[in-house]
Amino acid sequence: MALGKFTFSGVRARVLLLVALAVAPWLAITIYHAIEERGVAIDAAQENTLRLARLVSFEQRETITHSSALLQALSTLPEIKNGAPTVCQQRLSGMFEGDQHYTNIGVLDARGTLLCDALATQGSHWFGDRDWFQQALKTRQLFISSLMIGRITGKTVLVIAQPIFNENGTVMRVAWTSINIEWFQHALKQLNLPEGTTVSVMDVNGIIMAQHPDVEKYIGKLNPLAPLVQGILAQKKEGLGRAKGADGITRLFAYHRLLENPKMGSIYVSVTTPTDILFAKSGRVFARDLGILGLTIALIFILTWFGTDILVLRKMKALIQSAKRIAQGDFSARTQLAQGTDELSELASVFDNMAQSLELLFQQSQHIMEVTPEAIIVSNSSGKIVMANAQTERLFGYNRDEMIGQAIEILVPERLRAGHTVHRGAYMATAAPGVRAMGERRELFARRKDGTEFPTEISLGSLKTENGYFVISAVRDVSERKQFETQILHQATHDSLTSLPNRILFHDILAHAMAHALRTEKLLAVLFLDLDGFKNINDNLGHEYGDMLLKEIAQRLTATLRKDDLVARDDDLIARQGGDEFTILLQGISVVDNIIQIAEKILAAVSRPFIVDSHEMHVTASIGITIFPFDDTDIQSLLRNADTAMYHAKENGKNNFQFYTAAMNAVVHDRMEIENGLRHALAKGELVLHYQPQVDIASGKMIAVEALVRWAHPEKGLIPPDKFIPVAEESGLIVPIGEWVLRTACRQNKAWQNMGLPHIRMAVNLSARQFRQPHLLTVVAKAMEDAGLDPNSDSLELEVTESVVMKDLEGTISTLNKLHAMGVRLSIDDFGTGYSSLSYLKRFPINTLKIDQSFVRDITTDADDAAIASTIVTLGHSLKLRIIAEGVETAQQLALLREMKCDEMQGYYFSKPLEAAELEKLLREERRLSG
Ligand SMILES: Nc1nc2c(ncn2[C@@H]2O[C@@H]3COP(=O)(O)O[C@H]4[C@@H](O)[C@H](n5cnc6c(=O)[nH]c(N)nc65)O[C@@H]4COP(=O)(O)O[C@H]3[C@H]2O)c(=O)[nH]1
Repeated sequence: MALGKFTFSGVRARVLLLVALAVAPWLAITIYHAIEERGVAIDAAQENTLRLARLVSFEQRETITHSSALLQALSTLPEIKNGAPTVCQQRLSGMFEGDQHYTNIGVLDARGTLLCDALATQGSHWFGDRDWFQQALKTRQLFISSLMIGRITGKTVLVIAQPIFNENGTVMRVAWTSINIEWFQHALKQLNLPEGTTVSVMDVNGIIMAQHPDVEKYIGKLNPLAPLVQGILAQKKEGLGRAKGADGITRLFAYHRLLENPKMGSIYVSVTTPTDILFAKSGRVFARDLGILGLTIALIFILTWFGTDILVLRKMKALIQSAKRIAQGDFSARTQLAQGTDELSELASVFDNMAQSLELLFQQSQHIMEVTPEAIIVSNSSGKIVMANAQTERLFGYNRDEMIGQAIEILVPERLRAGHTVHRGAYMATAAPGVRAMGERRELFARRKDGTEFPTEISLGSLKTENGYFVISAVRDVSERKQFETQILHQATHDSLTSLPNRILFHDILAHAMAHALRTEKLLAVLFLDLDGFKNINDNLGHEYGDMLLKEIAQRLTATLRKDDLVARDDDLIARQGGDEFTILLQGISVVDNIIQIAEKILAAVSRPFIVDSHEMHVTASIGITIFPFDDTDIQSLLRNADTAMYHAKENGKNNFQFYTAAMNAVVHDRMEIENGLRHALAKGELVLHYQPQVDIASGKMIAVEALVRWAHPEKGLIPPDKFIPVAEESGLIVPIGEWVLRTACRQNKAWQNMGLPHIRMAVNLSARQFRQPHLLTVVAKAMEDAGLDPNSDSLELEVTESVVMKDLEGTISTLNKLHAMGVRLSIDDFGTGYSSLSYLKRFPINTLKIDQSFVRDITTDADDAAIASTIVTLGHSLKLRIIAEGVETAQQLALLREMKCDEMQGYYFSKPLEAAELEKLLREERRLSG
C-alpha cells in the first residue's frame, strides 16, 4: 500500500473511524435532545391551542347563555305563557329595537303557528317544519338550531327554541329567538391571535358561523375538518388533532364543544395553527445545534486527517521508503527521523540500526566477493547476469557493465550454449524456496571476451526468494590443473621420445576398436613393425642418433597415415612398443587390399634415406600383419600373431610385410605380381583393346562399340580387366593405362572413319581415380585432338559408373558439364546398382543410362529384375535419356527389352568383345541385329 493514498484499510482511515466512533454518542445525544425539544414544543403548542379553543368557546357560550336565559325568563311571563296573541304581541313588540344581537323573538303555538313576535309580523306563519321547533317539542327542553336563513328576516341566524308547559306539563307553546351570527363574529374579532392561527365557530353541521381572521372567505361554508371533529365530539367534549389541508399545509387543530348538553344542539369552536409555525422555533434550534455539531465534527476530522499525517504517517512513510531502498540493495538508506520516545521514533531508531548493520554486512560481503580468487557471478531466473565480482572481469575480460544484463551464456563457448541453457533450466527446476548452499560442482569450458576457451570448475548455489530466483556461480580457472592432468596422462600413455602412444594406450584403444569392429562388422588390422638395421646405427653412430632416427620414423609413419590419405582413416593409430618396434592399428577395413596398400606405403616411407646431422642413414622395416577377427579375438594373441608374422617378414629378406595366415599371404603375392607386371605392361605393349558392339534395338544397326582393355600376359595369356583394373586403380596405374586406352580407342575410331566404314561411337570406361584426376579434361581433349576426331561428330562417349558420379555431386556436375561442352557423350554405367539421387540425375548432362548386366541376366526369370529394368527404361525416358542394356545373351532377353522399349543393347547375343580387325569386318558387313 502506498502511503498518502487513502484506502479504507489504511492507518488514516482507522484513526478517522475511531474519531467517528468517539463523536457518534455526542451526535446521537444532540439529535435526541432536539427530538425531545421538539416534543416539548409540540406539547406546548397543543396545550396553547386547546386553551385558546376553550377560551373562545367560553366567550361564545356567553351569547347562547345570555339568549337562553332571556328566553326562559320570557316563557314564565303570563302574556307569553298563555296570553292571547294580541297580549303576547304587545309584550314582545319592539323588544329588541336597537339591539344588534337578535333579529327577532317570537312565540309559536303547539302546532308551530306564529302567535306573536317582536317584529309584529302580520299574517299567518307556520314553523312546524323547522327542526328546532320539532326538537324543542320532542326533547321538551331548550334547543339550539343549526345555521339557517330566517323566514321572516331573511338573515343568517341561529335559532334558540324554548318549550312552554301548562300545569300538566304539556307543551303549550314554543318561544324562540333568532341570534344574529354577526354577534359571534364580533366576539372573535376581539381576539389577538398568534401568527397563522385561525379560530372558527361552527354549527352542528360544521358550517362556519364565525371565523377569525378571513371571515368573509369562509362564512357559511363547510369546515373540511367538520366530519372528523363531529365524530370525535360525539364522545368527547374537546380534543386535538393534526391534518393536512387542501392547500397542502399540515395544521394542528383543537376543538371544544360549546354546550354542555348535546341534546340542546351542537355548536363548537375550532382553533387551527400550521405545524410549521408551531415547530419553527424548535426546528431552528435543532438546525443550529446540528450545524454547530457538524462543523465541530468536520473540524475534528480535518485535524485528525492532518494530525495523522504529521504524527504517524510521515514517520511511517520514511520507514517504508528506507525499507524499500534497502530491499533494492541501497543499504545506505536511513529514515532520518528525529529521536523520540514514542513507539514510531523507537521503531525508526531500531530500523536505522538494523540498516547500519546490514550495510556493514553488505560491505563486508562485497569486500569478500572482490578479494575472493574465484569469479562470482549471480544470475536471475531468466539467466541474465545481475552481479559479478572483480575476479570475473579479470577471468573473462569483460568489464562489469558489459556483463550485467547479458545472458550468462556469453561466458560459455557457442557450441555449448544450447546445452548450458538446458542444464540451467533443469537446475532451477529443482530449486526449493530459500538458500541452496554452494556445493554442486561442475566442470565446464568457459569463453573469454576474446573468444578463447578455458576449462573451469564451477560451484553452484541458489537463492529463491519472493523477489525471484538467483543462481550463484563461483567459477575457478582450472587450466593449469587440466594441463597438468593432461601432461600426467600423456606421460603415462605416450612414449617420451617420439610422443607416440605407448603400449598401454595402444592396448586400451585396441580393446575399444575390437568391440567397435564387431558391432560394425568391419575388420581391424594390427601391424607389428620392426626396423631392419637399426642396431647398426645405434652401435655405429650412438644412441643419440638412434633416438633421432626413431623420432624421424615416428613422424614419417604419422605422415603416411595422415588424414587425407585415400585409405588411411582418422582413427588409425601408431604406437611405439619400445626399442625399434612400432605397432599400427588400422580400423574400418573392408577389403584386405587396403591393408596391403598401407603396408606398402609404410615400407616405402621407412626405406627412404634419413639425413640426421648430415649423416645419411638407411633403414628398412619388417612388418607382420594380423587381422581381427579372422586370426584371433584377444589382444595378446593378436599382438603375438603380428609379432610372429613380423619374424616371417624378417626371414623373408626384410623390407617386406607378411600376413599371419598363409592364405592372406597368397592373395598378397598374386596382387603384387599383378601390380609389378602391370607397371611394365604398358611399356612392353602388352595391353590391347577389344571392342564390343552396341546395337540400336529398333533398327538393328550397330551404332557404337565399347573399348575394353585386356592384358596379353606373356606367360599367363589374356588377363581379363576385372583381375587387374582394381589393382591398377589402387596403385594409381589406372591413370596412365586409362589415358592409353582413351588415346588408342580414339585413334582406332578415326582409323575406321578414314577407312570409310559406317560412323560409330566409341565408348570408353573411366575409373573413379581417372574421373577425379585434375587433368582429365585436358587428357580427353588431347586424345580427341591427337586422333583427329571431330568434337561435334558424336564420336566419343565416356562411361562412368553410378557409384562414381554419386560421390561429390557438385564436383561431378561441374566435370560432366565441361565434358559435355567438349562434345563428349556421357553414359552412366552399371545403372541400378547404386543409390542414385534422382534429383541430381536430372542435373547431370548425360545421354545414356546403362542397365547393369546383373539385372539383364535374369530378366526373363526374375520378376524383380524385370521390374527394375522396366523402371529404369521409364525413368530414363522421362529424363529424355537413351537406355542401353548390357550383357544381353539371349533372344528372349532381347525380346523383353524390346517390349520395354529399351533403346540399345550390348552383349554376347550380338557379339563378344572383338579385336579391332574382327570388328572392322562386322562394320564392313554392316551386320545387323536379327529378330
Ligand atoms: N557375361 C557376359 N558378359 C558380357 C556380355 N556382354 C559384355 N560382357 C562383358 O561385360 C563387361 C562390360 O563392361 P563393363 O560393364 O564396362 O565392365 C568392365 C569395366 O568396368 C572394366 N574395364 C574394361 N576395360 C576397361 C578400361 O579400358 N578402363 C576401365 N577403367 N575399366 C575397364 O572391366 C569390366 C569388365 O570388363 P570385361 O571383362 O571386358 O567385361 C565386359 C564384357 O566383356 C554378355 O553378354 N555376357
